[in-house]
Amino acid sequence: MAVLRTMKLKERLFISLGATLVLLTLLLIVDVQMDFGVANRHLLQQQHQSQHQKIRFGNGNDYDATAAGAGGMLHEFKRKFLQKSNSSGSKEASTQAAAASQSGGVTSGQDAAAAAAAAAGGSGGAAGPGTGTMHSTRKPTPHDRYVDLQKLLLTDEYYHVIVDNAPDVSVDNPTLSEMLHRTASANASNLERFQLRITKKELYSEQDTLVDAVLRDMIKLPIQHVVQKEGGTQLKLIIEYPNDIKALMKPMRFPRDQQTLPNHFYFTDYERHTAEIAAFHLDRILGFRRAMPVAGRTLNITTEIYQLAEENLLKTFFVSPSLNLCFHGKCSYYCDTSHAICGNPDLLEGSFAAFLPNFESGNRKGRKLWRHPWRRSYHKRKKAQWETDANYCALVRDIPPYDEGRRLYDLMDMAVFDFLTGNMDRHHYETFKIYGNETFPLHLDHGRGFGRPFQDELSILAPVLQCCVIRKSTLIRLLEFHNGPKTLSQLMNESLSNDPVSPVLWQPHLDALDRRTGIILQSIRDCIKRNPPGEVDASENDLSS
Ligand SMILES: Nc1ncnc2c1ncn2[C@@H]1O[C@H](COP(=O)(O)OP(=O)(O)OP(=O)(O)O)[C@@H](O)[C@H]1O
Ligand SMILES: [Mn+2]
Repeated sequence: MAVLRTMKLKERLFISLGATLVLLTLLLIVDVQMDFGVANRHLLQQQHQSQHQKIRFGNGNDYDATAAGAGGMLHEFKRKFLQKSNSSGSKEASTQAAAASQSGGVTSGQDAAAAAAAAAGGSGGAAGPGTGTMHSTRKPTPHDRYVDLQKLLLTDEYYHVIVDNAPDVSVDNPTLSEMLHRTASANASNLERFQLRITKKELYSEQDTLVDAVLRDMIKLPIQHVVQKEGGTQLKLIIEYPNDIKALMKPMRFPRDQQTLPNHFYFTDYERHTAEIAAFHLDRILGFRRAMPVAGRTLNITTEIYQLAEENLLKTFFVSPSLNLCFHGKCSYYCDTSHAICGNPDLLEGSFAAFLPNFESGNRKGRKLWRHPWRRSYHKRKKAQWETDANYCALVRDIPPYDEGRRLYDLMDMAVFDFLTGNMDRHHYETFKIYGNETFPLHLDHGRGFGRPFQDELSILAPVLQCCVIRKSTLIRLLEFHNGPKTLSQLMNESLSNDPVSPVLWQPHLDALDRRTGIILQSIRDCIKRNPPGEVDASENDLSS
């Protein structure tokens, strides 16, 4: 009995020991789990906070588009580019800063858009697919007609911001024909006539009838020969028609609703043929008339390219696994088998830009290539000077040809134009040499526009935000688009509907045009507030705002 009792005691001891051990283990597990839980929650909280901060930064951001004291668009812009932390520090720090500014920049751009849109009529801001953090808490305000800006147009009180510098096409505006002492022969093509009618101040006049003829020719005329255009990063073809008519073709690569890949920089983005078409129409609607006519056309890849291709291009043709005819040409970036252009099954869409004139005239032949002062770094980590130097505009204003005449205002027009299309790829621009400096910059190369319809890239407006100047005539246009009777998207839609490859733009891109018009107007209002008459340009010194 005693043994049994001891046995039982032993058993009891074992059992209680075992139980304690199990309990301890359980406690440990629970403890560890609790620890993780807390850490997780901590992480979550952090995430939540940063998200919240983003929302606050955006919606609140102490940025009230209607409040006079707010820094406004320039403030948004400075947050992104001109903060000291962005331009100094170790490589790691700068990489982090770049990453932060990238992700923050997206938010800031969108939120600035939302703020401006809210101020401009509360049409929902820049919210769109993939913009989950975009929830404006602001009540929609009635449509802001920018009456303050309209009133300013009637006075010259703010002539230092709203500059009366519309090119007067009625004086000192010789045509190329006059400059070169060349007249169109009786059998000259529409394109040659168009080229000879180009003037010092614009590519074609407001009433010009040749634009439609030039477009029609590029769409309808039979193609005789296809050559690849040398140079550049992406494939372009020179299309030759009868009578020495030529067009620069950019082939379709993607469907209309394909957006710029999120991890692509502006300089690794592919070109979109529709962007070239839309940009021409936009340039015309804006009244700039600095872009050559561009039309869409669908070709038969076999009979209209392959059979007419020059030898070098011909070598790059192949039949894909799905039996489509493809080619990739030769260029420095996207000309290989994995970036080939294929018929679908044998049709291929493209943009066709009327060829620029190539007349010779002694030593002043051709075009002059200018480095754009607000050019980006074209490097994934480096920043350009304008992104870190708050006084950058003052610098530019002192340098010819920006120190006098029209050129600085032309750059402002270009910034407005590029901001509307979302084109960040403005490294150089060209002018006709024969006209010297008092001539317009050509609006060329818009293939990288219309890539991100749900983001408004405020940095494209940097010239306007930093210099705080805009042409009066451009501001009048923007106000007309904003207040109607027809919005910019309606005008674009109407204009683009005549193109053979219509619908040219995906609807979100059209919506973006109206939203961005509001943002530009808001930026000008901010400039007005920062630059009262009689004071030196305060925009350069108010980093504290
Ligand atoms: N309509 C045109 N007619 C004749 N030449 C043109 C025309 N448009 C552009 N070019 C010339 O072709 C060059 C390349 O065109 P574009 O910039 O559109 O192509 P790209 O592939 O984007 O080139 P890059 O990679 O160098 O930017 C331009 O710099 C310009 O000199
Ligand atoms: Mn380009």
